[in-house]
Amino acid sequence: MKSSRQVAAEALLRVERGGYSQLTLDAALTKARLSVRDAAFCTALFYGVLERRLTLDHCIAAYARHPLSDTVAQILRLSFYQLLYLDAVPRHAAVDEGVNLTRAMGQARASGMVNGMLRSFLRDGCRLPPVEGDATAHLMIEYSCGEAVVRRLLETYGEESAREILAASIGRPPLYIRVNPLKTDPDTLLSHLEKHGCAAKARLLDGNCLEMSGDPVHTVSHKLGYFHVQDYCSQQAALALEPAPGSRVLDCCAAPGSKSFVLAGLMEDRGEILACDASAGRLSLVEAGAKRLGISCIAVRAQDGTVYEPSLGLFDRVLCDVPCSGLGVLRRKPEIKYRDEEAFGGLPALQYKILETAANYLKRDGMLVYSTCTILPGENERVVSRFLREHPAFAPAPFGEDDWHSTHLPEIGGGDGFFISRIRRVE
Ligand SMILES: C[S@@+](CC[C@H](N)C(=O)[O-])C[C@H]1O[C@@H](n2cnc3c(N)ncnc32)[C@H](O)[C@@H]1O
Repeated sequence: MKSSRQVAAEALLRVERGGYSQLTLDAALTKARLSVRDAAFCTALFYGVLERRLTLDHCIAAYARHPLSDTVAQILRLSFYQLLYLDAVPRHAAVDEGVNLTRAMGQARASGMVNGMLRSFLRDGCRLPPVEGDATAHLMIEYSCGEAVVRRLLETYGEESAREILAASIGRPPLYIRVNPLKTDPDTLLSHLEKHGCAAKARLLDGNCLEMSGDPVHTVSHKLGYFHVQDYCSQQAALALEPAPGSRVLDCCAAPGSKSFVLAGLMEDRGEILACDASAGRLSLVEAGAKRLGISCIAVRAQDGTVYEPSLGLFDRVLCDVPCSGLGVLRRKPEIKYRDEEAFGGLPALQYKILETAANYLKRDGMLVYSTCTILPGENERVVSRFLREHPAFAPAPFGEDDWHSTHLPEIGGGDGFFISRIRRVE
């Protein structure tokens, strides 16, 4: 049986080759059949190394005398991570386990070098080697974030706020769930969780949003469809659409379906939600989620949001939760921190096209929400403002006393970074 360190190292190598962090780790844990404790340690190592990769590489570079293979580099990241950040792992154990892992992963010839590097770092007091360069270089190493993302944050928010945003990208985010009103309510759910051995503590944030501790996901309550996991701000984006029971709703970029599920709850499962996505494969997640939650008003359709399909008809509500750079969710998807300029370049044009296409489906007086999980104005305000300028049949739709759009910056101990805007068809 593989050790938790080896499962983490192999999963990290797969992410390096382009895998999504969460999917890769889930698959690795399912295959490895680790104990609950080992799986938790493996998860902590995996996400810890992902979110500290540049910082770790900065340390490794200061101690490496020779080029490193991908596997050895990954083993060193895991070992330096334990030495720098995991107080619960005794330092000598981190060194010895690093050497054992080098052998277990078929790199026995490098084990002397790994041993030497780790022991030198230990002798030097496990301190971060000095960083040279400007503010960008310092932020990159301090918060382990790629140059493209750091530069964009600095340009948009200045150094102080960029630092706060980057600080929120480190560490595990709070766990929020949405209680399924079609099956239960927050009090009943909490007593159900307790009865079935999950000592979850919860804080009620609004009607059906709970911030949880414990592990409610691997429980019978989850299996029975009493809730789904979804960030607080993501729930707010769905709530902003304000559908009524019986509404006809289009969700243009729906997978994996969390906002459609919130909408179905608000609609008491009456009316129709057409959940579309360009990725047919990801739509199976919407179907599986709706089935588990006992929702029958959601139908799925593989549909490119940039292509208008008049046979779909008109809708009372349209949700455009478009693909984006994801800078509001760096702590959930740490691999985004290391993307380069190319990954961001084409997004505003795609987002604009999806919004413009989606607006064709809106009835007069109908409402459209445009949302993203990024905090860059180029993908947010500028896309919607341009749309309003070029389409006089649409107008901003304020949230009560508040503005018609808002950007929530990611918070330590709070919700993800999110942009939510709302417009109405007036002609
Ligand atoms: C931010 S995610 C949507 C999250 C979803 N609304 C939820 O709350 O669970 C963006 C989605 O857009 C989809 N997508 C990307 N390009 C698209 C396109 N041209 N048309 C429609 N969907 C697209 C992606 O497959 C992805 O599922």
